[in-house]
Amino acid sequence: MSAEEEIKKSKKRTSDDGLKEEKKHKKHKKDKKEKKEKKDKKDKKDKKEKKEKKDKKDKKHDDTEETETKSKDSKSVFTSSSSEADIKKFLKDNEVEIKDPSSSSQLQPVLSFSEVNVDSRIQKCFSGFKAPTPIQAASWPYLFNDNDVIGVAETGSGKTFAFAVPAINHVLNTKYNKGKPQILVVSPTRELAIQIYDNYKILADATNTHCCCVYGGVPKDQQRQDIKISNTIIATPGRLIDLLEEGSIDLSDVSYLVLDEADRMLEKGFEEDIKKILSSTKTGNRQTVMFTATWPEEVRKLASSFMNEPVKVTIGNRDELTANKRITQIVEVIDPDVKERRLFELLKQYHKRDDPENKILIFALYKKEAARIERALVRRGYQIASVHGDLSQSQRTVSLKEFKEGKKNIMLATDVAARGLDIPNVKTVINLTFPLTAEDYVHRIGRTGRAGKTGVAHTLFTDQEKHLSGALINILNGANQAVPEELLKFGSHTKKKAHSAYGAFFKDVDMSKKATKIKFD
Ligand SMILES: Nc1ncnc2c1ncn2[C@@H]1O[C@H](COP(=O)(O)OP(=O)(O)OP(=O)(O)O)[C@@H](O)[C@H]1O
Repeated sequence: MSAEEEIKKSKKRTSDDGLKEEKKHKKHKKDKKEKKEKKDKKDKKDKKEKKEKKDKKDKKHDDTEETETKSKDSKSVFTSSSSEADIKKFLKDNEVEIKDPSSSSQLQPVLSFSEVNVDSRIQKCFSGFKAPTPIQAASWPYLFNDNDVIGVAETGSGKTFAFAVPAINHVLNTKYNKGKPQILVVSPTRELAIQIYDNYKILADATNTHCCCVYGGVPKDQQRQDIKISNTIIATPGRLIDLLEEGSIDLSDVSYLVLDEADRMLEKGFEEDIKKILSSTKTGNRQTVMFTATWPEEVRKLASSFMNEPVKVTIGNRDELTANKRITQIVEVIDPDVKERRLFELLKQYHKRDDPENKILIFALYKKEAARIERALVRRGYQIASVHGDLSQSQRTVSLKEFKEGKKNIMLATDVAARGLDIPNVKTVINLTFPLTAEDYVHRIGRTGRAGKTGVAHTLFTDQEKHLSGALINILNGANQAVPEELLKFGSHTKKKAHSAYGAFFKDVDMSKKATKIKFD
């Protein structure tokens, strides 16, 4: 190569290197810029979230101070007329436990309705009851104080009214923008949603506000209309998400949100739906409220991720899975093949044909089993109301109505009816097949013994459910009930079988455990 060529080549190399260098430099600059933009964006978002959280906390703090002073000064929402001694006794007798992560002092419970200074139209709705139930008494001060609250109390203890009264008060005290509801209550089953709606409507009507119920299995048109004028929406997750996705509902003003039967709502099947629903509601300034009778460890972390420093109000020792102590629990260990025959015998024992006040609720596990037993009972001349997934929504609604009204006094159901349903005068619950979890057992039998009444739960237990024997023995012990020898034979030491929703929730049995009394006014 000549010297001239060598110089040309070297120049070209230098120029290529220069270009490469320039390109590299530009790319570096671009990356840097993008990185900076990303960081700025993230910082901005974090700052905004922090500010929203701080505002909410400050607001709560101000309100807390105000309410604490108010209750102490006997001025605003609550006028405390109860003595220190009465309050101490109430807290002790009812085993009230309050855990407030943001304060070491507790807000006083409201022991009588006369202490609740709310709109007179709300007050009128108290007239049917003598005094707030323990969960109402202990949770109201926090709910009226805008705190996030987890309320855990036994079945039939008035949890619906506990969240509904502060909700209506919230409606009256916040601005309503047409088409944008202020309150959202989410429930796991259609029947429960309808029941909450029926109870809530009494408060809504009394205060001239609107509520509607949104659930699947029925046409959407009426629901779309109702949503437009409702302050409160009571909904099951599936239909609610449908309406959200088609743009028929705007939840951006929801500032008081309730998950009823919260542990069920946080189970795997519902978790994604709940996340979607929550992200459509008012961020930063939403009061989130969860009520339940059972609160397994496995859902607690998830719950707190949706809440802001929630105050936990527990009535009775509910860290252990416990049943309502007004229910007499009879457990009979039998061969699976004779279950059906035994059911007919039990019906002869418990059923009073013409007594609408003496209702029996029979639980099967699967809808096919329920349908088969229904046919067998009808063949024997029983008039049965049925609620299970094989029936249309309108059939389910009619059945429940007939049972509630006493037109039929036997109902056969699957676990869709296990939670929350408040049916007067259910004297007996028969578990033809044991449920999948010990929590479901507590909810099922909780359909009796409600609002201070007593009831009987008769359970047929077979070796197919023996992995649940330990959990069941614990529940029986916890409520001072007889534990049959045959059940003990299955072993009081439960196999830690993980459930997809609850995880390994079974506890070892403590045979020495004594039940403590829960008072219901
Ligand atoms: N303060 C009160 N005094 C007496 N009864 C009440 C009071 N508040 C509510 N009740 C009644 O108690 C019954 C049970 O209430 P509710 O259905 O709210 O129970 P729950 O705690 O939600 O039960 P579950 O855990 O099974 O869902 C209802 O009939 C309700 O009208």
